Amino acid sequence: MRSYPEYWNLALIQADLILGEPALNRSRIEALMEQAMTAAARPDLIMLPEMWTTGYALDRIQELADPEAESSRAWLSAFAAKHNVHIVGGSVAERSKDGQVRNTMLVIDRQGREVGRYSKIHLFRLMQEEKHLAEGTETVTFDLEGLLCGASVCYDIRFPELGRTLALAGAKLLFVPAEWPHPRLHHWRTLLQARAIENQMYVVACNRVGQDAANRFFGHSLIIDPWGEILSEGGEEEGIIAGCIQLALVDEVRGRIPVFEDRRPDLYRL
Ligand SMILES: O=C(O)CCC(=O)C(=O)O
Repeated sequence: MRSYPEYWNLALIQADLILGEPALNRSRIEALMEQAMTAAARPDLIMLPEMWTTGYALDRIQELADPEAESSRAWLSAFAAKHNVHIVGGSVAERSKDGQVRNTMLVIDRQGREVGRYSKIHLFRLMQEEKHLAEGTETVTFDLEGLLCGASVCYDIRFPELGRTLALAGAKLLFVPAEWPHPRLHHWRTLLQARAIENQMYVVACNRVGQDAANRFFGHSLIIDPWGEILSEGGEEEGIIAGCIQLALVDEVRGRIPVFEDRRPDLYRL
């Protein structure tokens, strides 16, 4: 018996961000979130992009980071409870108790409760993340209304081991907030579709638009079903990418091609 809802309406906030300006980014994102909540197909879940408070202001990230992500959590919780909507709060720069700054996803349920927190485990050296941020130390699944979901951030999707680990832990949907730039649109779309097909799971990925000194971010946020079909895809402009996902499709696809039963872990050397 299915214990989760039949479907979810999703709204991905494909925002432009102002480098190093958390208050301005919060207002900008809030306006888009409020707009998303007025849609005829009212969202059950809103998702934000990676590092949506600061962008990649890495040279000032110590000073900008949110202590234990508490102010971001409180702000997201208030919005979620007010609008009765789940929020996958992209990621923010979190100053942890150990003084290190991490790239951390916060997940808040409809009641405003924090149900998941994940810090990016693969840091992206091309953007010098490893010089300014500490890695997360664990993989994370979380339960939203009876559906187990997996957490990942941006560069993490280049590591199929992570998606597979989350799927084996029972995740049926993978969330991927990102700041993924040109010229690697082909990698973005292909990797996300591959993660969906190989793990027979939904992949929901929210990428920012706009640019900073070093990069042009292309948006193209995606909602991909467990067959690897693209249900919704953004363009390069700021906006809300909406889509409706049928949650039982994961079990149907896994039943038709029993990939998880056919695995040969006895032969894999990982
Ligand atoms: O892997 C890539 O090409 C982009 C990754 C990235 O931009 C990030 O992790 O922030």
